[in-house]
Amino acid sequence: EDENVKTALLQFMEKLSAGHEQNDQNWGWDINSDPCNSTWKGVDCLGSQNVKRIVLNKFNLTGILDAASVCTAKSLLVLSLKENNISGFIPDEIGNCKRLSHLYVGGNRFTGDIPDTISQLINLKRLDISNNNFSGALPDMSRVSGLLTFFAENNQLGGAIPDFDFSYIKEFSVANNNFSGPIPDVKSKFGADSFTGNPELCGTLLSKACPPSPPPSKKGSKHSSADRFLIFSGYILLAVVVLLLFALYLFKKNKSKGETVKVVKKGKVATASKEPSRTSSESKTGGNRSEYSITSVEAGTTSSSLVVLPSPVVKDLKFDDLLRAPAELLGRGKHGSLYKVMLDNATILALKRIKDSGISAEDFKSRIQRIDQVKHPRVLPPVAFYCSKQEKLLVYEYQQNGSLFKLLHGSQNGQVFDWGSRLNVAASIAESLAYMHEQLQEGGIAHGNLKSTNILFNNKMEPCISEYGLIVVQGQDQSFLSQSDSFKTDALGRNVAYSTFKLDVYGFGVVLLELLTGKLVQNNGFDLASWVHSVVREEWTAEVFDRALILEGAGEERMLNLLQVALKCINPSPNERPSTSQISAMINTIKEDEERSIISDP
Ligand SMILES: Nc1ncnc2c1ncn2[C@@H]1O[C@H](COP(=O)(O)OP(=O)(O)OP(=O)(O)O)[C@@H](O)[C@H]1O
Repeated sequence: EDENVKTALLQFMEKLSAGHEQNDQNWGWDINSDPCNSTWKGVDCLGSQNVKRIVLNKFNLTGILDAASVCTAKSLLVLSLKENNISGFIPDEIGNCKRLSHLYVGGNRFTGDIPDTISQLINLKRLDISNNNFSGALPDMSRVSGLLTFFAENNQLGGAIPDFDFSYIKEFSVANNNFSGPIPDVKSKFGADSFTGNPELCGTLLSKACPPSPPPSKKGSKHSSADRFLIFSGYILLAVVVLLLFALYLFKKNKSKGETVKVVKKGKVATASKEPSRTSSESKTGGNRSEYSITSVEAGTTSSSLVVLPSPVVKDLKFDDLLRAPAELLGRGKHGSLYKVMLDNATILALKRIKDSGISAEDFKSRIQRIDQVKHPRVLPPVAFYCSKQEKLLVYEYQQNGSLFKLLHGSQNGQVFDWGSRLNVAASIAESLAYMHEQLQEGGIAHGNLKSTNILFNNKMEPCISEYGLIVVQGQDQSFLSQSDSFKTDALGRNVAYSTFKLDVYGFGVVLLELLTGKLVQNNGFDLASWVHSVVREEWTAEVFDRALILEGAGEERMLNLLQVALKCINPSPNERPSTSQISAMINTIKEDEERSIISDP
C-alpha cells in the first residue's frame, strides 16, 4: 500500500516537472527513500507515517497536474503548487483527495473548467485558483461550509457567482473575470475590490443596479380590478373555512384527550408540611445516599392537583405519595432541582422541580399534555405532572443507566464508548429530535434545554431525550444571537431568530462536539465551540478529536464529516443553522458511509 503511494507520488512529480528529471532535478523524490524521512523536498508527514503536506511553490514546474496520482496519498491535507508554470486543466480526480484542507494552484497557466469534484472536498479551508487561465462556470461551493479563503481573481471564469456558505469565509475574491449577474449576499464582509473587473456583474456593492427580475405571473396584468377583487375575496373565504374546520378539529381532539387524562384531586397534605426544608443540607451531603422527603410550597393548600398521564409505570400516584416518599437530590441545575424518589412499591421516579418555567399554570398544563400526545420511543414521556402558580413538578421514570454526560465524562469503570456507538447516539437523537420538532412545530414547542445531561439511556441502553419542552425560552438568550439576526423577521413579521428550535439545534451541535472531542462543556457550550473553531481554523482539524477515538482507529473521514455537521449546528446565526430533519439526514449519510467502510476495509 505504502509502495503504491510512493510510486504514485513519483509519477505525479514526473508529470509536474516534465523534462527536469534529466537535469537531476527530482528534488530528492527517490524510489529508494521514504517520503516521510524528509529527503523528499516539499513533502511533510507531520510526524506521522503518511504524507500530509506537499508544498512545491516556485519550483519552476512546467508540466501538468496528475491529480489521480497525487490523490493516491489519501491522507493529504495540503497541496500547494503556487507560482510555477503548470499548464493543462485540473483533473476530476482531485475529488479523490477527500481530506484536502488547503489547495493552492494560484499563479500558474492552468486552463479549462474548475471540476465539479472540487465542491465535494468538504474539508477545504483554503482554495486559491487565482492568476491562471481558468474559464467556464464555478461549481456550487455551498457544501464546503468551512471555507475560509477563496481566491479566484484574474482568470476568465464566467456565469453567475455560485452559492457559497459565507459563514466563515474571511478572504474572497473573484475580481477580473467574466462573471455576470447579481453579487451574492456576502453579509457586508467584503468590499467592491472582491468583485471588480467583471463588467457584467451588478449589485449595490458595485454601485450598479441589477435589472429587475421578470415578473413571475404570466398573465396577471390581464385581470381587471373587479376580477382581482373577486379572486381575492374567494381566497379569504377559503381561508376562513379552513380555519373554522381546523378549530373544530382541535376542539374535538382536546375533548377526547381530556377524557384519557386521569386527574387525581389532592387532599390536604399535612405530613409533608411538617418536614423541614432540607435543601441546604442536601447540597452539603452531595452524592451521599441520604434520603429526605420533598417539601413543597404547596403542602397544606387544597386547590392543586397532580395529573397522572396514562403510562404503565405508575397507576394511582398521589401527590402525597410523592411528597412522603424518600427522595434524594440528584442535582440542582439552572432550571431547577432533580430528585430521585422511591415509592413504596419499589418504583423509582425522577422528579423535576422547575424553578421558573416562565409560563402560567394553564399554559404549562396544555403544553405538557400536548407533548405527551406526541409519542416517540426515544423521547422519555412524563408519567405525571403537577402545576400551580407557585410550583411546577414533572415526574419521569428513573433511568438507571444514566446520562450521555455521565457516559462521556463520568468514571468510566471500563466502559468503552466507541466511535460506532457515538455515531449511533448522534443519529438516534437527531432522528427523535427531528420528529418532535416536526410534530410540535405548530405549537412552537421545542426542547429548550438540550444537552448531554438530558440524554438518558433506557434499560436497553438506547439513548432517549428527556425533559422535552419543560423550559420555555423567553426574553431570549441574546448571547446565542448575532447582532444582525436579532432584527430579522419572517413573512408574518415574527422574529425568526428567536426560534427555540434553532436553540435546540445549537444544543445538539454542542452534544455532537462532546461526542467528538470527549471534552466537557462549560458556559452553554461556548467555550467548547470556540475552542473547536480555533483549532479548525488552523488546519489541524484532527487535533480536536477525542484521543480514545484516534487510538481506536476510528474513520477520520466520518469524524470530519460529523464535525462539519456540528459546526453547521453551532453557526452563530440561528437562521443559518440547518433544521433537525436536515441534520438527521446528514448524520444518516455518515452512518451509511461508516457501515460501507466497515464492509469494505477489514
Ligand atoms: N429520569 C432520570 N433518570 C435518571 N437520571 C436523571 C433523570 N433525569 C435527570 N437525570 C440526571 O440527574 C441529574 C440532574 O438533573 P437535572 O435535570 O437537574 O440537571 P441538568 O439537566 O444539568 O440541569 P437543568 O435541567 O436544570 O439545566 C443529571 O445528571 C441528569 O442526567
